[in-house]
Amino acid sequence: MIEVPVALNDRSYRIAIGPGVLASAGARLSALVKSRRVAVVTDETVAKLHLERLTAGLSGFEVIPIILPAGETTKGFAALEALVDRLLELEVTRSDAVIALGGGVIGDLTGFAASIVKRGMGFVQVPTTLLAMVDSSVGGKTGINTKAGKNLVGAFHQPLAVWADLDCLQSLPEREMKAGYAEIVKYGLISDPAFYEWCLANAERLLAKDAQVLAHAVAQSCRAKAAIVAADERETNDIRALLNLGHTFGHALEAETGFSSRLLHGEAVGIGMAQALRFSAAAKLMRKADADRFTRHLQSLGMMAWPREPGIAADAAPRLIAHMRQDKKRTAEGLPFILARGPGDSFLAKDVSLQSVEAFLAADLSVQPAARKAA
Ligand SMILES: NC(=O)c1ccc[n+]([C@@H]2O[C@H](COP(=O)([O-])OP(=O)(O)OC[C@H]3O[C@@H](n4cnc5c(N)ncnc54)[C@H](O)[C@@H]3O)[C@@H](O)[C@H]2O)c1
Ligand SMILES: O=C(O)C(=O)C[C@@H](O)[C@H](O)[C@H](O)COP(=O)(O)O
Ligand SMILES: [Zn+2]
Repeated sequence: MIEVPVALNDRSYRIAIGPGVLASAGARLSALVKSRRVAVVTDETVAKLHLERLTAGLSGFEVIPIILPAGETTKGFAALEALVDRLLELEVTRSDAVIALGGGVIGDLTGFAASIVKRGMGFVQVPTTLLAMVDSSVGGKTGINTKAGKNLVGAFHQPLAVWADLDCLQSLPEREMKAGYAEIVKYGLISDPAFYEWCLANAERLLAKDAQVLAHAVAQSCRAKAAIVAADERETNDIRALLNLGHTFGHALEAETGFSSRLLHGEAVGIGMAQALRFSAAAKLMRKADADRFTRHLQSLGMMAWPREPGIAADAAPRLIAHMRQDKKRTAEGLPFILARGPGDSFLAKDVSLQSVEAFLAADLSVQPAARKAA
């Protein structure tokens, strides 16, 4: 078992990583709350696969499951309202904790509901996707999508604990593993060239669910995210924004596909990071060979690297720019972009004109890559 601390003064917590973590859920929860009753929010797919194991682990607790539809559309106002109503119907108190059992959708939605119910109650993240284990369950960004775009309504609300049981990954489809890998290699690209090289060398073994490789990737990702979040919890001093590498491009692609299952968040981030590197190379900030190497790496894993691959139209550049205008990093001074001088050397660029991004997007959208390996 690996424990990674997230140091945030009175909001500090620990991430427990390893196989079999759910077996000790009852003892872990007892250390956090006094109540003997706990609501577990999950989705229909995860409920069938992992709810029984969590319920068994929560011995001594009355478990009340709240089961929602699976998929990104659950991360919206309708599901939020229904979830908040249900929690209030259960007469939860501020000192209770609700458990989020699932991927980033369930974690973001449940965390946001916990942040507003009675002006804030506790919650525990039990991530079941690779993406949620390495990214969304850590750091306290919670929220929902709206008609205007991705994650536009939300709150910073830290969980009381994160329990990442690697056994959950046994049932995760390959496409979701690849989506999670995108957020893992992101930490290498942001500031850790050695971890970037490790990712490139171990990606195939990771996708094949090699136990040691998975444990190292999850732990290293959590350490990297914990350090960034501890340095800039609320994204106010240009440090946490680095975790948005590939996301300004990626969120625009997700919005353009209507948040449909055509393009998962991690897939959009993969394409978005390749675009951020290609843009950096076009701006002569980084070597073209380094940007091309990353694009080829994604392709070699059967992952998307170009915006046309999820079916974005060749004339989409102006619409992608319109989506980007809603980005939460935008200020009166403009929209900063996370660019790179090389793999492991990313930075926040505040002087990028949207005209230059639109010209880049038009050129990037003119590339129609060859067919990929199927997931
Ligand atoms: N808060 C953050 O810091 C943060 C970070 C990254 C991503 N996100 C958000 O997370 C969301 C994406 O999360 P995700 O990729 O986990 O998607 P998800 O929550 O939609 O889960 C993906 C799919 O996998 C299924 N699933 C989950 N666990 C499974 C398992 N163990 N076995 C089999 N199937 C399983 C789910 O039912 C779902 O269909 C996006 O909304 C994204 O914006 C948030
Ligand atoms: O935790 C963060 O900070 C991140 O940016 C992590 C991202 O992977 C994640 O997708 C996040 O939800 C995006 O944040 P947003 O502020 O652009 O909505
Ligand atoms: Zn992300």
